[in-house]
Amino acid sequence: MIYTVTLNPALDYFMEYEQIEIGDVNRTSTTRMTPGGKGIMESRMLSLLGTPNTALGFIGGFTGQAIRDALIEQGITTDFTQIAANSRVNVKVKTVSEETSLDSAGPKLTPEDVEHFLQKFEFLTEDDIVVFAGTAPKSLGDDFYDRLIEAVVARGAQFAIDVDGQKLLRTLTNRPLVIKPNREELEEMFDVKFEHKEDIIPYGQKMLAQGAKNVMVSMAGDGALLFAGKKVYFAAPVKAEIKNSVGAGDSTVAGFISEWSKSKDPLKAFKQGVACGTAKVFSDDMPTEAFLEQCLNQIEITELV
Ligand SMILES: Nc1ncnc2c1ncn2[C@@H]1O[C@H](COP(=O)(O)OP(=O)(O)OP(=O)(O)O)[C@@H](O)[C@H]1O
Ligand SMILES: O=P(O)(O)OC[C@@]1(O)O[C@H](CO)[C@@H](O)[C@@H]1O
Repeated sequence: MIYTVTLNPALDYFMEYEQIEIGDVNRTSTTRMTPGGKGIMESRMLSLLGTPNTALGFIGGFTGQAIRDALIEQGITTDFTQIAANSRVNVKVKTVSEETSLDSAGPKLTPEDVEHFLQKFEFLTEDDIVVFAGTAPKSLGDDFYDRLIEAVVARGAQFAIDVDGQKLLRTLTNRPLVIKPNREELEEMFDVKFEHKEDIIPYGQKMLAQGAKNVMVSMAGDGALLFAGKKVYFAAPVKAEIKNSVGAGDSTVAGFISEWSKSKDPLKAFKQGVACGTAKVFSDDMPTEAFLEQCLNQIEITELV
């Protein structure tokens, strides 16, 4: 089974404006609420691809109920840990020229919440893949992912992880199946500036050497890189009108995991990942299956090394 973990789920509230005047009253033209949080976005994409998966995480209050209801309506299997506090609402503001996220910190979790959640990890087996993504609520502390990874590794299961900074680098010795930092996250992690995609190559290779089995580096409108074995591949970006880039990275990870779980072929998995990220940014919410297929046919991959 594939499990996605969202420690801090969100009800994403999308608001569209022609433009925003800070300090003034702005009236929206369109609003939409969708279940979010990085692992949940991955579950939504995995389900769209027909890949069975279960969404784990902490969920609570009326916002948590709305997230759960929406996921059930979309046919997504969930096994959330119920908490008393409300799940957060993240506001996503889109104008004709920009997308802005106003994300909140999320609820405070109790030791009992954590204990209930950790019980889910006792039943993992070697056949399972756990996908960790997104920020953790502050009350979980800085090392919560380390604890979860320890539990996954102890049971012989595999994991993928999409978090930023030193938290990501710390996981590498535990051999994640795939990691997907974006270009800016990499710059911050290694305190460098990349001018060309080729500048990224030594850093991707370094993360492989440190233990990652596969590394994808997403570069938004400039495409993506895959580091697998001794090879480095580049997926060229597809050009079209951006509709909603929230969850593009999550969709990329989900596409990779979905295909990898079937074929164990990192290059095919990368292509599917890039197709999912691409289809996501050119759709208001999740893409249709037909559009996903169309995007898959448009992805061109070249070998850089
Ligand atoms: N403007 C764009 N044009 C074409 N493709 C895009 C664009 N933005 C994103 N993508 C596709 O989505 C993938 C992931 O995007 P990005 O690098 O922005 O990930 P991310 O920073 O993790 O995103 P997020 O945090 O919003 O989920 C890219 O590698 C690319 O395939
Ligand atoms: O605070 P996190 O967990 O890093 O990010 C949360 C979030 O911005 O990421 C998703 C898109 O990637 C959204 O659905 C959600 O609102």
